[in-house]
Amino acid sequence: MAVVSRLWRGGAAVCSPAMMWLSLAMDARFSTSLGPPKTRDPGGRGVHWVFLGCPGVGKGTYASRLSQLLGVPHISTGDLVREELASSGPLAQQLAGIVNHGQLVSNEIIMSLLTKRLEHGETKVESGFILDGFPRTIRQAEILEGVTEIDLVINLKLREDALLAKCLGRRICSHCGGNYNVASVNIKGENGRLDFIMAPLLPPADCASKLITRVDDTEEVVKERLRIYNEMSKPVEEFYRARGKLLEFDLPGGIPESWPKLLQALNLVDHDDKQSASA
Ligand SMILES: Nc1ncnc2c1ncn2[C@@H]1O[C@H](COP(=O)(O)OP(=O)(O)O)[C@@H](O)[C@H]1O
Repeated sequence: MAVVSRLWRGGAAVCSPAMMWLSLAMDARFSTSLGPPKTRDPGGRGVHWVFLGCPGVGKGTYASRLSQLLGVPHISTGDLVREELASSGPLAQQLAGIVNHGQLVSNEIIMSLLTKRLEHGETKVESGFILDGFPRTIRQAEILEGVTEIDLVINLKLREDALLAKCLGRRICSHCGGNYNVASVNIKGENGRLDFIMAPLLPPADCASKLITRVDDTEEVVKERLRIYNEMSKPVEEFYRARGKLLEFDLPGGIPESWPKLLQALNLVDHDDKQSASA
């Protein structure tokens, strides 16, 4: 209870069972040095990983792939916000005014959505998580640190000129929720030669006619989100770097080039091979 009350210094105490679960059920064994990350400890607890990175970098894509590989839930606060927006719940209108302008939602709202999601996971006896989109401010990182131990923070990085193109090319299938990208990024260097290539991630025929674009993926709003990332979220990188938990990963291109390299960086190549063999 003490840990949970610490979540909201100066605000209403959150005494959610999910937060209690989060703080108590987690076995806080971790290493401050960045050796090969453990994917499951002897007690059977799944990883506690966090993805950081600018809008459009691909946090959702890689977090979702790793969550399938490791059998832990991928929890995206952006998705939680969008689900709430799509509902006719009491928060929807308030959220639309914030999200559609690229601003950050208040800690109170984000923590309440996250708590609800964790409570749901509790009923399914989930173990571990890969967080994407949280924490996004130093305050959120402190809140998270107060309730559970994070093993590893993967900071995905992509050149700034590719980020805008990736956000503008992002599409979602309104039927199955699949994420695609129609942008073909070909950036030339000063000598006129191609410097960086990222192929589009095109949808299968079934999804092609059902694609929608996120309302906050317009040029104006993406630029504002990038500005806010640099101001509010970039300091979170230092927060984890200082704790020896930050793994910097420069994306070398699209999924075919980046995924194997990410697995290598995470020491998960064997894991992927075993899963492919048993599939
Ligand atoms: N941890 C958070 N704190 C505050 N607002 C958040 C958080 N996570 C998501 N949001 C809101 O949801 C929006 C979409 O989030 P996300 O899908 O993670 O976007 P991005 O592509 O910018 O990483 C954000 O612009 C913000 O308004």
